[in-house]
Amino acid sequence: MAELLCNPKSLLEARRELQQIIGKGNVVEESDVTRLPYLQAIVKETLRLHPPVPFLLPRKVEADIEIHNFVVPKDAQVLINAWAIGRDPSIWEEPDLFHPERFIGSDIDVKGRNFGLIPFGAGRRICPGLPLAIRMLHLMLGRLIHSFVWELEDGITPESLNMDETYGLILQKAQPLKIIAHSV
Ligand code: HEM
Repeated sequence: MAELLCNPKSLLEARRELQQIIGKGNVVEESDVTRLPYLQAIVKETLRLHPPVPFLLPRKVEADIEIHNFVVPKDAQVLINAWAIGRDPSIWEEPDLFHPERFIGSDIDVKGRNFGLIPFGAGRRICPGLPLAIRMLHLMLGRLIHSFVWELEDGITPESLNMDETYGLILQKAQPLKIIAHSV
């Protein structure tokens, strides 16, 4: 929601898609999500820029291993920086911009097949809650956008909204988002 309020054009495009596919007065259902590519792109773009578990879960190396001329010694603890991978300029064009359109017509997803986008991790320890999380994210976000008109508090503009993050095991917005909902 914070990225959408910072990027009103994306919010407008999401509303347009929902109005066209779901229609005024109808509520978004789980079964609608496959017909909402822009909503899906917003969720991917948000997870790219703001992975909730920025370093995934720590791994421990079982035996010395050489990767790209670096030796990672047995018993080393390895953290994978999914946050930095999501903003790597060698993978993503204009990586710091919120630009959901980059996923339109692309088959990149968050299911651990594309190592440039791993907000749920990958491999044997990939998040087992992924299917539930993905369903809930689309449903909640779709309903929030379709059922209300959102605006920033008085005196706050998209440019001045504080988007700082705090890091720990979980990535959070440093300042809670305060926005006003109007019924449609
Ligand atoms: C947006 C929502 C979520 C995100 C971004 C997320 C992300 C992650 C990540 C990055 C990992 C570590 C994967 C790795 O290190 O390779 C993880 C592990 C895990 N997640 Fe999630 N998760 C989410 C929601 C959920 C939900 C809804 C559940 C349960 C209902 C869940 C249960 C777990 C469990 C049990 C693990 C540990 C798996 C293991 O170590 O074998 N997660 N999650």
